[in-house]
Amino acid sequence: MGVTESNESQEDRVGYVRIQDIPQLNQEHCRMRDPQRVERIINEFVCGGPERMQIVSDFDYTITKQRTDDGVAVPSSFGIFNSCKSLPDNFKEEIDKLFHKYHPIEIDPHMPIPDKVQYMIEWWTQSGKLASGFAFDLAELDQMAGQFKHALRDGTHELFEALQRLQIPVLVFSAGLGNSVVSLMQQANIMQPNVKVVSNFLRFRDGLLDGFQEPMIHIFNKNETVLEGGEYYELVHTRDHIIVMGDSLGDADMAAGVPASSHILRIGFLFHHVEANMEKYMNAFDIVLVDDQTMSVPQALLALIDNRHQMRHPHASNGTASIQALPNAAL
Ligand SMILES: C[n+]1cn([C@@H]2O[C@H](COP(=O)(O)OP(=O)(O)O)[C@@H](O)[C@H]2O)c2nc(N)[nH]c(=O)c21
Ligand SMILES: [Mg+2]
Repeated sequence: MGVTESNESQEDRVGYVRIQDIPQLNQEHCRMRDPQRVERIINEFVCGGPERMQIVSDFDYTITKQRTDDGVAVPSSFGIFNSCKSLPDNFKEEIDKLFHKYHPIEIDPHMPIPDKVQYMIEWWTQSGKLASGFAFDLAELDQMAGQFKHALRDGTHELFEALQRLQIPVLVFSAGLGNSVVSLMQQANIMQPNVKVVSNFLRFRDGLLDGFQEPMIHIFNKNETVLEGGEYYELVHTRDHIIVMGDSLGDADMAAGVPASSHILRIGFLFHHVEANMEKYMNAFDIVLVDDQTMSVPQALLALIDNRHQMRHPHASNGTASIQALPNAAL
């Protein structure tokens, strides 16, 4: 019996990519709630090509490792700043007090989000006030950040190199401290012109620290809605094929604010309390990677997009018109 045209499904088409043919997605520690949905989105990405892609990634423990080979703990971007020796004596003590007051609220499973938002604004505001009124040499932050430039996930360099070559914009979102993020990424040679960091950056006034620049990025506005009207929004709002990567549950929402018709593939790196968190992560992310300290999965997806692109445009060296470097301090 011959296959009639009307019976031919998308899956029968030449070039259709199947999950079972992508080794990285068939590893034991790679979990998917709905593999068919993942397969469908991957095929959209491959057909759409690099021109329609954008990446949105968290920084702490997403670009940096959750567990290093030598067991050395990697500090968060705030942690890098807080460990600078020249900060005033009481700074660390006061910042720790704030952490102990507000962090339990951040992770309280019972408090409604709108109530939490008020507390988070208070926390970030008070941290900014503490980081005010004294001199601070950013070279010290560079020195601290540089110690962790080898703590990026395996394959990060290759992933960012491919993203740059294909001219795919990368938005690194951090509710932490942008100066640490940029410094670490610069020293690791991944701060290419297609990479934009949206985060909290230190402000200086008359040579003294003066808290953070506006707008404040806290964990509940860490999504594309804060970009509206800005330069970056203009650049990416037509790119409706999006890979979101994060290690915290809230990171799954980082693409909120993009058009509803977009195709979004969410990759979650799960490390702490695997059993207790598994169900929530499976619901929030399309792909959950358990104790995976590499970029192999996003690299594999990009390779599929790249290969198809090369087949279609054998002489093209990159995706589209080049992206101009954008300032990282302002939206
Ligand atoms: C204002 N403030 C917020 N945080 C934490 O910084 C995190 C930044 O959030 P994030 O950008 O989602 O980073 P992540 O990848 O580390 O999750 C929040 O989850 C807060 O717990 C903070 N951590 C420290 N050490 N000091 C601070 O002043 C401070
Ligand atoms: Mg994180």
